[in-house]
Amino acid sequence: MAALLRVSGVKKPYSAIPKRASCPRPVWSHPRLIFSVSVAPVYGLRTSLKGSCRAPYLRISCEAGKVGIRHGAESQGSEEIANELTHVMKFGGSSVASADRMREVANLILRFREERPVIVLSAMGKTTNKLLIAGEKAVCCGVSYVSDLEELAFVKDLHLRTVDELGVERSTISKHLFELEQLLNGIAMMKELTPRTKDYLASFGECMATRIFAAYLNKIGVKARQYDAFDIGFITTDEFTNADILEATYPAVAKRLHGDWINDPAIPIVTGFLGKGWRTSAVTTLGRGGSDLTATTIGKALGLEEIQVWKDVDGVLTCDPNIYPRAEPVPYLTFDEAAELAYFGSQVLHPQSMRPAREGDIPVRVKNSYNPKAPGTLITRVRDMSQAVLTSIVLKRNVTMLDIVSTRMLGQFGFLAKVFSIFEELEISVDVVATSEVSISLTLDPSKLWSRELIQQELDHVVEELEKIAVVNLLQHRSIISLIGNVQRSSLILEKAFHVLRTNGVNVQMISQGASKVNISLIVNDSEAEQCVRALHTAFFESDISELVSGPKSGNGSI
Ligand SMILES: Nc1ncnc2c1ncn2[C@@H]1O[C@H](COP(=O)(O)OP(=O)(O)O)[C@@H](O)[C@H]1O
Ligand SMILES: N[C@@H](CC(=O)OP(=O)(O)O)C(=O)O
Repeated sequence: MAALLRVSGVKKPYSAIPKRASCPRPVWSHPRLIFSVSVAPVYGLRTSLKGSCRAPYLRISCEAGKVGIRHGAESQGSEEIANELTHVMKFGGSSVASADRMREVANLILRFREERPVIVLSAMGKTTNKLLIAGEKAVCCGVSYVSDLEELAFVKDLHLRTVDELGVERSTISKHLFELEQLLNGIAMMKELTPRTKDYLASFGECMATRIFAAYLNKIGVKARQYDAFDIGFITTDEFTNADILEATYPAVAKRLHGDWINDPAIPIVTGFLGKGWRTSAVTTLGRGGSDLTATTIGKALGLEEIQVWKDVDGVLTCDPNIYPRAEPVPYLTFDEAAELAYFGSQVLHPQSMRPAREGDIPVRVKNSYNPKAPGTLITRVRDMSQAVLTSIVLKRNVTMLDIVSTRMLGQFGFLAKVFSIFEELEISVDVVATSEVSISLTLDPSKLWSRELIQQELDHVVEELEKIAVVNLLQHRSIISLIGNVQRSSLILEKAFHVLRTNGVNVQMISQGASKVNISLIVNDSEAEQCVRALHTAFFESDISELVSGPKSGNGSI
């Protein structure tokens, strides 16, 4: 009999748990939702409730543990629970940009030792950018000039200086530095840099950072083990430079990390950003900023208690601090708000990173590695929105807008379908849409693959196709200002936003309120956008809007 008990969502009474049951095979489903009472040797599950705590999925273990303890298995069961991995901590490039920063991060990890974290690291500082620029330059510089490339020198110098300063053997990374130069020589020889090669090239950053860091932890007596994500089950699509994580990743990663941890506990240090294409078996990358996605994927795979994403800012802020330095941390967000914010261009989180966290219902905490005391931002499935108005303002620049007015199909059905089928055929993704019976206004993602600009030729082609059924007006250099917040208060948000924009003499060219109920998008000219964001920020976050909100004082709410 397969004995499964859903322990999250609807809590079943303890009596509902079968006292003895057998399970024909290891249980794999959503790690936190299913609790196996019985044998699954491959994951190290025990045969009965007594001590049935060694599942790779910690949240189950905790729930199971409560049961186990009540069953009288205190000593063994509870101890095993206490020894599981419970957190994932991701440190971005800014957090590990130098030897000093690596020391700081090591200290931080030691403070979280009780949580037995899995660590995900990005490449040091700006290494990824430097590697990609070196690749571009190698295409045309000729083999004999590769060793003179300043970006290669920068990467070599940064990593060698870091190992020296940390007192780690140079041999930790010497093979990688040698292969990196070989690869650039190959690019120079072929005069070609394919997306596949780009991903392989970029992977050197994460591979070296994790090796250095793991070696340093071991040197200071903290047992750590380095992992390349592409070797431990991160299976992705073969869409180089923007690969997507495939389902098979979750059980594979859980099995490997958990198995190693159980056999020989050592803090896992995993490369962010990287995967392995399922058809090609080549190294892939998850799109820029993809280490956030690595972290949330591990969180879901292991059913961890918390995913921490450590950055160089005090959490998700009310707007991009580069646009407006007075931006403030947002204490609470929902997964939906965070996903919308990331998708609409906020650099702080990878656009896909909320998906695994939401699916696993695992809280994500965004923290500042330069200021660990700051509370950061807690992202959860739901939060109290009763007092929330606006959460954050996001700007996406350099957007192309299309105004499409039906000609022949005036008043006929199928117009929208026809328009969108053209975009589908041309594989162009659309961001914001506003429609009437005979016209559509929409914006096109400026970097539909994050890495690639929509080139003019492509745009001409879209217009040419659309002109077969409509009059098309192509408007470039536009920006999307996304107002992320409580769209239950959309009238208040719009009233205030339009007042601000009118006062600043700005004409909104398109407006869209998504069904997701967390986002209102306004399209304005690029040249006016930053000024708008600053003015909106002042109006919503630096002045008292409580008199406009019914009930007690407005704010970001709580969870
Ligand atoms: N709304 C926002 N909240 C916080 N940071 C933002 C926001 N919009 C843009 N940023 C930028 O994102 C940066 C953090 O993201 P990122 O550089 O990817 O961090 P890391 O490399 O540490 O993972 C911040 O330094 C900040 O400049
Ligand atoms: N190093 C990769 C992946 C990444 O996530 O970086 P960061 O965490 O520093 O944004 C990049 O620069 O895109």
